Amino acid sequence: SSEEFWVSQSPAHLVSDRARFRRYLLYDVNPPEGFNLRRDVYIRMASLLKILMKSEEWVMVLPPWGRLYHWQSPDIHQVRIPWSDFFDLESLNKNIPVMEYEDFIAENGGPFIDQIYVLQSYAEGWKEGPWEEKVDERPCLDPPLYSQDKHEYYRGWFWGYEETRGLNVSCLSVQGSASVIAPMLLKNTPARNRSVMLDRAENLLHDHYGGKEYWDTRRSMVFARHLRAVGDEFRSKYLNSTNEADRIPDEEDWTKLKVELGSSLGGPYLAVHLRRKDFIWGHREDVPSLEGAVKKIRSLMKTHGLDKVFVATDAVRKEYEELKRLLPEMVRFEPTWEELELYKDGGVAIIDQWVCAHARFFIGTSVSTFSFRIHEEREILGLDPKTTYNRFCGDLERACEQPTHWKVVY
Ligand SMILES: C[C@@H]1O[C@H](OP(=O)(O)OP(=O)(O)OC[C@H]2O[C@@H](n3cnc4c(=O)[nH]c(N)nc43)[C@H](O)[C@@H]2O)[C@@H](O)[C@H](O)[C@@H]1O
Repeated sequence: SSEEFWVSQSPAHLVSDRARFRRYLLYDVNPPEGFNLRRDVYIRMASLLKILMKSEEWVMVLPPWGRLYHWQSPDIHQVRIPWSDFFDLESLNKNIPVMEYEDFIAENGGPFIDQIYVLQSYAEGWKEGPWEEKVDERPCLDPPLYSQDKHEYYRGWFWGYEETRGLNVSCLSVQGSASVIAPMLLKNTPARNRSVMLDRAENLLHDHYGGKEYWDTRRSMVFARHLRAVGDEFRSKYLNSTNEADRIPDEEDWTKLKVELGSSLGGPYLAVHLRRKDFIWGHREDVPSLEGAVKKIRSLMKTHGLDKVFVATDAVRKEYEELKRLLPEMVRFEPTWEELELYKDGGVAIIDQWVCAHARFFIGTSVSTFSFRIHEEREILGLDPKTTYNRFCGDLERACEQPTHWKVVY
């Protein structure tokens, strides 16, 4: 278990005190944010936790998944989803100590969170002058997210756990990276505030985007084994793709996986992430029409001598049918109802990402974090960057800048 792992890493005389008094860091993110942006916020929180752990014993309580705007499949249960449905907890635990929310309730002796900080920007914004990292307790700017019940405990969304309560809520104006808040959390006595929750955690920025610590946490976010297995089976069945033939390393332990860029080949197919829905409603000029996208797909297949194309998309049915008409040979992961109920929208999206990550060539959608996470996965797997950092251009987009190459730092 995570506890055993961390205990085994610490000198014996420290284990007793530090482990006994370990504090809990909880967080949540603004509701409209999607799954892959939330993965990014986890990385920021992990870096905060690492700072806190230099002084005290802390554990990250993983915010259950649910009620995400993009998860629109009807009739399936999509709240209070534990992280283990999507990620491999053992892998996460090799980076920082983490626990599921329900384990927190059990260990904490009840669904009470001592202190909730709602993070917000400064009312006055960022004035001219040098950038300054700061945090201050301030009156809450937005309508309150928490309201008191008759016992003066605070009720709120709490990931769909209706019985959870906060004992104290206050607002913090923040400007800066996740570490800016560490001194404040350490100043609170553990006896009083053993569990601390940061809500609207996306208001804290990365301490060092793209640095070693970023990548350690990113690499530890290994997808759950059952989802990887479904993706691998799909690759072999429909795309003639296996790790052995594609020269992709089989290593499960991220701490041992270090591949030279370009040494992996990838499966004999083109993979596409075509983000639609809210990306086209805004009529953004960096998103192509379906015709534009298919033209690009055909040209890439020809250039790279690939006769198979895997498509990941959130297109609505009507658009999807149009796409299929324009590109009849396309391959897509289409879950049965039972599979959807089992993996949920989040799991199906992960399977899509997994298959995209293993392709010989990938092209994604401009500024979609769904595509960015595929870039990172491919980087970790050691595929040639030329085959990764590509995106569709809008039909009328003139300067179509391609995504930045973020190199893994080990
Ligand atoms: C405009 C912004 O867009 C941001 O989205 P963006 O970065 O693409 O990426 P995400 O944050 O992941 O949100 C998009 C969600 O849409 C679904 N989705 C998108 N593409 C696919 C796909 O190819 N296959 C499957 N199965 N599902 C897909 C999936 O649930 C995914 O988490 C949001 O996070 C922000 O909150 C905001 O809405």
